[in-house]
Amino acid sequence: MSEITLPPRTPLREQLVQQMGEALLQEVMLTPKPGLVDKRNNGAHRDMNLGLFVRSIEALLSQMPRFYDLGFSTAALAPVQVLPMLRPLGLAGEAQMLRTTGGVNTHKGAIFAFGLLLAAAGRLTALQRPLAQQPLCETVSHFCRGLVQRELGGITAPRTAGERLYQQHGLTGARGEAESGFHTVRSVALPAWRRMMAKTGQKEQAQLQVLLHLMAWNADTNLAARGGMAGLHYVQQQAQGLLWQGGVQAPDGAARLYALDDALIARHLSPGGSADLLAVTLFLAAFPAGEAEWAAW
Ligand SMILES: CC(C)(COP(=O)(O)OP(=O)(O)OC[C@H]1O[C@@H](n2cnc3c(N)ncnc32)[C@H](O[C@H]2O[C@H](COP(=O)(O)OP(=O)(O)OP(=O)(O)O)[C@@H](O)[C@H]2O)[C@@H]1O)[C@@H](O)C(=O)NCCC(=O)NCCS
Ligand SMILES: Nc1ncnc2[nH]cnc12
Repeated sequence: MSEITLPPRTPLREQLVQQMGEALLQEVMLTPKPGLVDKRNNGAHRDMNLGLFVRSIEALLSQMPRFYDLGFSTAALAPVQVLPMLRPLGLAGEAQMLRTTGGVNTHKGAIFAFGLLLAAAGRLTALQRPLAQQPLCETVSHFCRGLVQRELGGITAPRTAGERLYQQHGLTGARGEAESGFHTVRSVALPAWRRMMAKTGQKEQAQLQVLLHLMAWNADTNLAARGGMAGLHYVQQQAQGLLWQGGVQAPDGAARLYALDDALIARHLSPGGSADLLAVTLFLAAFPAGEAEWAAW
């Protein structure tokens, strides 16, 4: 049996898991989020509410340390060798989620994204590299190199929405975002967060503005699964229009967000993927940017 170096039960690992939990909780509590579960309503969902999301987040916390541990103990392996080892942990996390929610998919995408990020944090810590946005995202990209082509390229009988939407429209969904090193988060969401926080320092305002930016530019497979490409484009155009007119800071910004919430609910549209990326943005925002050539990367 080859010796593997298990990480010490450091406060860092617990702190990272807690940071993830806080990001997921801030996401679901943020209100009003068009089409999504929040304190105002259940969005475009008949099978979800705020309490279910909170219970799902609490259940996930017990699952996530093992992603960090695996990233730490496999730091000597090539990154592409790590993803197949993460898969069973991800599936176990999904099973725990489904047990907790009675079979409702609250966080499948979030488990995938945060499992990768925690494994990246474990790997960087084992390699004694600093935890920052750029190396975390770059490591996730290295874990997922070739993932889209490998898992979606040869699909003949799609089993999930993501697989079907790739086959029909070339949408790469959560896999594409991860393989790109969270490009939408790095190029759209984090800059919007930094601009709003520098301008107002108002966290909830900044979170709402980030969500609008994600809804405007993220190719969210949840929207396409629920409303086809017309549904995805409708949400993107509405969000772009809101941003163009000043976003959450416009005099009638709040009223427009409530109206967009009602419009998406009426159309059964829910940008769940953008909600996940909002949580990823809030998690990454707690770290320094990283190497200077960050934007070039
Ligand atoms: C790798 C997988 C997770 C990919 O799963 P799938 O084949 O389904 O592919 P996607 O549709 O691309 O992604 C699944 C979820 O990811 C979120 N998502 C969607 N678009 C994006 C995007 N552009 N960027 C990032 N993330 C994205 C989204 O998750 C959230 O929404 C779900 C809740 O919304 P809802 O509409 O209710 O969803 P449903 O219940 O499905 O619809 P209804 O029935 O209600 O109508 C919730 O999951 C949120 O998190 C997408 O749903 C998977 O194949 C996989 O391999 N899993 C195993 C784990 C693993 O491999 N882990 C290893 C690394 S840790
Ligand atoms: N607040 C939320 N509502 C619906 N789906 C989601 N997926 C992730 N967060 C969500």
